[in-house]
Amino acid sequence: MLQRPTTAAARIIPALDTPDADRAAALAAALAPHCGPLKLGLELFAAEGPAAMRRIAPLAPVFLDLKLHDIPNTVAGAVRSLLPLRPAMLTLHAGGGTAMLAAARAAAEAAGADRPILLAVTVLTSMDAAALAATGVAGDPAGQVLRLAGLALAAGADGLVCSPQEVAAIRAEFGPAPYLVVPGVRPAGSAAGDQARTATPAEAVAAGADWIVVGRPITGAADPVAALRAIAGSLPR
Ligand SMILES: O=C(O)c1cc(=O)[nH]c(=O)n1[C@@H]1O[C@H](COP(=O)(O)O)[C@@H](O)[C@H]1O
Repeated sequence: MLQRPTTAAARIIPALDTPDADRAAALAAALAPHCGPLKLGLELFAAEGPAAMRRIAPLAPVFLDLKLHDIPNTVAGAVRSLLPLRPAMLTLHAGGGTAMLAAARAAAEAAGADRPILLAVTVLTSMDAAALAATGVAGDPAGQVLRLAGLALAAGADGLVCSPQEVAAIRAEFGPAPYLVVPGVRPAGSAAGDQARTATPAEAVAAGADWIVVGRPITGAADPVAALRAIAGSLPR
């Protein structure tokens, strides 16, 4: 399994969110010497599928973010189908429940010591309290994040995807062991876009994030490598 990062640069996971495999590959080649894993998500996978993974994988460990969420049998089958691509990290929705997460873990074990880190997505960083309440979950998002975190870790997830605003509370409740991968980070002055629960990259790391996921602040910059290096320079050592 992938080890925790040991440098500031290695904490940053750029999200290659584009439907264009050539653009993704060019970004990946430019960014890989200055960052940690690269994230291949739904937009690129829907457009280019496993072929995109095969182009990116030689450059850096790949965080394959497909947010699996289905009945246990189907999720286990999807994990088995993805293992030959050798992702370093895979996402599942914690809301799929204990049986789904346990089935994913059992399927991933087939890859032995090389298996991907299984990350359970708690409450999407695009949701505020009102959006969460509209789904029937009342109260602060942090409460639901902690509930889903406990369920997911008990069911066999290795770590969690959460917003920077819940990192400290997760560390306080679950300690140093879970891998924490944190999107919804925004350098000071950059547009939030559709992200609702944000903080700066430095705040996320200071609170206990292992990795931060950064998309548009890097990919939308005139000079993505410079944007990436500026974020790395802002992180606590
Ligand atoms: O699983 C994720 O990576 C994820 C979970 C979540 O709750 N919020 C979230 O933004 N993400 C991903 O993190 C990336 C954030 O991109 P930017 O908002 O452009 O920085 C996107 O690729 C999202 O798919």
